[in-house]
Amino acid sequence: MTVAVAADNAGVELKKLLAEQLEGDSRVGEVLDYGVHDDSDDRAYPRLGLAAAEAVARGEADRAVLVCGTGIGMCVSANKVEGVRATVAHDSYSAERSIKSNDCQVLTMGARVIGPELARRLVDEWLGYSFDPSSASAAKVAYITDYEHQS
Ligand SMILES: O=C(CO)[C@H](O)COP(=O)(O)O
Repeated sequence: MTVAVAADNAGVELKKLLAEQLEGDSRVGEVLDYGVHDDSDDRAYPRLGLAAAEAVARGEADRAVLVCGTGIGMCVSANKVEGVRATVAHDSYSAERSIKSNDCQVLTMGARVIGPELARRLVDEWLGYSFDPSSASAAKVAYITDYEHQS
């Protein structure tokens, strides 16, 4: 699996930790880092999050982990990219259901909300989940995709 990561300067330290973890995880073949690389880079979160989400939409990344102060801005941004489903999740159940119910490819977190150890644990769990296209949830997700294609 290829995983994209991105953060603004509020999330860069947590993003670095998570990227290191992903690079050491045998389930991850490649980590694509869309920045920022240090907190002197004050580019706004949509610029970073949209770049990573577009990589998911193009099929260059299977999933993405995006970090800002709250996770909310990254989530709103990523959800603007056609075909991308993103969620903020700071708890285990939401991280699980974001895959199993919603087939979200993008997990966002807020570095000002969650501690690094819980964030690392959630990413580890999240990597282990997959969406079952034959599940009852699939038709619900398809409804969202159909809506997106109407416009
Ligand atoms: O959390 C953020 C966006 O959701 C970002 O890190 C900070 O945004 P700001 O509060 O608008 O500066």
